[in-house]
Amino acid sequence: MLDVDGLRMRYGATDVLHDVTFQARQGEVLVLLGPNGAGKTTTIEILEGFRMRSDGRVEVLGTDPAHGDERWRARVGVVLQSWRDHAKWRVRQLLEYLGSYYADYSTARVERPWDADELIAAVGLTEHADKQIKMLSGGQRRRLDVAIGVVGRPELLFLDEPTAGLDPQARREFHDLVVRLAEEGATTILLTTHDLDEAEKLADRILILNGGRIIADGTAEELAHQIVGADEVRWTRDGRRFVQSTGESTRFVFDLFRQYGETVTDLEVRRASLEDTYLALVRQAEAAASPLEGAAR
Ligand SMILES: Nc1ncnc2c1ncn2[C@@H]1O[C@H](COP(=O)(O)OP(=O)(O)OP(=O)(O)O)[C@@H](O)[C@H]1O
Repeated sequence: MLDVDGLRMRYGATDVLHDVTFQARQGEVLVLLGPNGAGKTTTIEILEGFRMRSDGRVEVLGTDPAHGDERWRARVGVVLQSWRDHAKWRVRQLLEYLGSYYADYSTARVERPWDADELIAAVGLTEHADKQIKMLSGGQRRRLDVAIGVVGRPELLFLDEPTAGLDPQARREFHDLVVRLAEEGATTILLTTHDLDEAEKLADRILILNGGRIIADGTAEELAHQIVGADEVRWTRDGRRFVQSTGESTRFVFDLFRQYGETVTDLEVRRASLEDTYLALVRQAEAAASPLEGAAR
């Protein structure tokens, strides 16, 4: 669905993407993480065909996005930051209008567009279906942005910080929608977020971009294995409290019991959270890029 190889982007004399390489398979949810300015939006905009890359090979649904035609675009969903220029349109009216463009691209496998009322319900806007967009709150507008992104039932969906500004309930509903879209296997999703709980919940695979380079690519567990001593095991033996950091907590606990048997009590295993892993990997990459600063931290 996505094949990116050696992608580079330069603004003037500054390289903001260096040799970015990754792929996505059908139905996968890929979450792109990274500090502010890492290059996430730039990457997504290149894949969407909104920005011309400086170098590298990019295929989105088998097509170079720089040369994507209408048929290609109909298969790709994009959630932009906000549709502020449709202030007077009403929610259902806008979705029906935008949806009508996709009708010609309906196939035996994918019926397009998504029925407006069904979609409005899926994003939790039923009560607001007849409201003008300018009357929606920030979070309601964000829900509409998501609806606009999926109205054509895209095979591939790009979401740039889709849950920024959503309340916890809307966030949960959005997560359910993502899972539903991906579960049917019909939609492959690439999304960026700064919310690591969200990433952990949704991602089949996580990519971490730092300073324009992919520094990690794998499941949350695979990423945790890349950092030494990611898990923490605590236990008591003979009235003494012990703490040990390990990358292999299951193995460690097994050996502990084999050695000390029932004298081991109060066992706790704290697995590295995605936040621990993310921060360690970014710190490690930054220390490698700038050894003195890394050592000073
Ligand atoms: N049009 C542009 N001209 C010059 N530099 C740009 C332009 N757009 C982005 N940049 C620079 O490219 C780098 C990557 O920006 P990008 O918006 O892709 O980061 P990001 O990872 O999406 O950040 P954030 O998490 O803050 O949204 C930044 O250093 C930014 O200043």
